[in-house]
Amino acid sequence: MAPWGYSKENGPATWHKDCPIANTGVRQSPIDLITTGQTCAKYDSNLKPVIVSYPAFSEATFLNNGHSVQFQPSAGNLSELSGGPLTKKYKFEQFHFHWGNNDSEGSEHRVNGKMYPAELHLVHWNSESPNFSSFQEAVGSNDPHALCVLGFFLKVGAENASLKPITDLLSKVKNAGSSVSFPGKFDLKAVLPETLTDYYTYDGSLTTPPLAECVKWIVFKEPIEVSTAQMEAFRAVDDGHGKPITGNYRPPCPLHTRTVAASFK
Ligand SMILES: COc1ccc2c(ccc[n+]2C(=O)c2ccc(S(N)(=O)=O)cc2)c1
Ligand SMILES: [Zn+2]
Repeated sequence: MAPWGYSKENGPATWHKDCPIANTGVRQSPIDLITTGQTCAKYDSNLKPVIVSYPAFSEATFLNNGHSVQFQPSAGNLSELSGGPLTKKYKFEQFHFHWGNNDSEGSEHRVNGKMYPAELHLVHWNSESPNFSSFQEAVGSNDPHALCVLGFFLKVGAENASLKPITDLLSKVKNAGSSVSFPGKFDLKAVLPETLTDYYTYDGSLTTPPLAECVKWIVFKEPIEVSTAQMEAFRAVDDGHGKPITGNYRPPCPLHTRTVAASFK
């Protein structure tokens, strides 16, 4: 199997060859979040705020896997997610980013066709299911809500001091396949907006192969600000073929019969 990626030869338009669900799936991600008109997100007053319990991580690996950079704490981490549209408690697995070559592209989800320069994904798995007891088992479980991914748009503005420990580390994982153990503690909670009340939520999939249709997506309305320098740091990370990763986002997929709910008017 030719390793998948984001170039013309191995990018999203070719993924169906090894991953037929790319074209046959009816709940693929990402999507364009439309806020007005027929198929727009519907306000649901029952949607509660999302609750995260993210004690500062003390042990984690920061990895460049050739298609993104990923922060993964050791298995013992106790970070949890609940609330919002969820009926179960989810365990934190990892976070990673998607970005573009310039500030007008890079996010995976879009809002009325608008792309942000990047998108942060916080990946969790349902830790209360009787059918699986690890992240990898969850991905392979066919459970429609085995995973929950929180998506946050990044926009260019002031430097983000909470994300600085991460963006400062990007030069240390410039080469694909390289990883470093994260020095000291990382406070993920400090990166997020205070209130996790305003979000879109829908049933979708992983946005990279295996494109498993097992994700409850929660995409927050309020973007996180990062500086131009912090954005540039992402664009210097290599893809393993001697080129920088200058666009690791999948284009939007058809909604089919899905509806998108919004927790805000
Ligand atoms: C063969 O089994 C797997 C399982 C999962 C894999 C994966 C390869 C890459 C990413 N993953 C992921 O876990 C993964 C992929 C995409 C996302 S995303 N961008 O948040 O939808 C999150 C997590 C392979
Ligand atoms: Zn992602």
